[in-house]
Amino acid sequence: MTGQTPKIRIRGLCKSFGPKVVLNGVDLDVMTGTSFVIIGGSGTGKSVLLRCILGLVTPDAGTIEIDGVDVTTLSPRHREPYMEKIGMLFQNAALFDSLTVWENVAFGLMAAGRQHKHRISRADAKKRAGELLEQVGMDPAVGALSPAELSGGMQKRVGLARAIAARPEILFFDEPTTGLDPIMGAVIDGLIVDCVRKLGSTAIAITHDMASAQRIGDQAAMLYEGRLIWQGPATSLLDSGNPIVDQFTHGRREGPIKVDVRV
Ligand SMILES: Nc1ncnc2c1ncn2[C@@H]1O[C@H](COP(=O)(O)OP(=O)(O)OP(=O)(O)O)[C@@H](O)[C@H]1O
Repeated sequence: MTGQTPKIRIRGLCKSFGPKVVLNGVDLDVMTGTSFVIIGGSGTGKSVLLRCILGLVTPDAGTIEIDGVDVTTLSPRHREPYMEKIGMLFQNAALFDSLTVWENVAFGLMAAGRQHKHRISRADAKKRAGELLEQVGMDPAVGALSPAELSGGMQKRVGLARAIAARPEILFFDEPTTGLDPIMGAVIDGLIVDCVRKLGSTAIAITHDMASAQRIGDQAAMLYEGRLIWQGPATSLLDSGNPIVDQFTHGRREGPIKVDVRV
């Protein structure tokens, strides 16, 4: 034990939608500078967990501490500085089609500038967006294009550039390799690891992709029936010794996880 305060500490997190219990007592410590991967079947609540931390979903019970402060008890105004610590790469990159690529990358920088009254000029925002595009391996000239003109892999890079634009202390990745071919998936994972290391950020990634989980993660956990039923080094995902994790990570049809295949 180091006695260090976790960057993110969750205790007893519960969330139901009507009769459907999604999170049922999630406990999680993510230490500063750690990349934590959460795996779990479709619909098990991985996104709901991230959305609870982001304040987009209100938990029914439990605490979510960021830097030792329970953000669930804060008013939206007092919560805002904690949320500004977080950058997020969404599953489908979630770019605004009405904006150019560079405007997408600089969107948060310009919005934060307006909010805090230290405006960044359009010229400076464009220059910074160009630097960020270069950081994710893209030609800054791509900044003039519309997101619709880019491939899925390029859109992920732009989403990553946007996520890191404000140099966030915390980064969330929602299924970063979904929809990409294995080589492009590996490229995006490499960029993610590079960005997280350079920023010294604390990261949480949710994924179904075991190769990606092992590339991105230091630590890993599996969400099952509302709880994190296993935690360990990401390198142990394929030989965890836990029958539920083993069935999931090896994609076995038979095992303790009962899959309802009826439609
Ligand atoms: N706003 C909501 N209202 C009602 N039900 C919701 C809401 N948000 C999520 N759910 C339900 O919560 C459950 C968990 O959803 P969630 O999106 O977190 O799953 P997931 O583990 O991220 O799945 P996937 O891997 O398929 O993306 C699902 O059954 C979903 O329908």
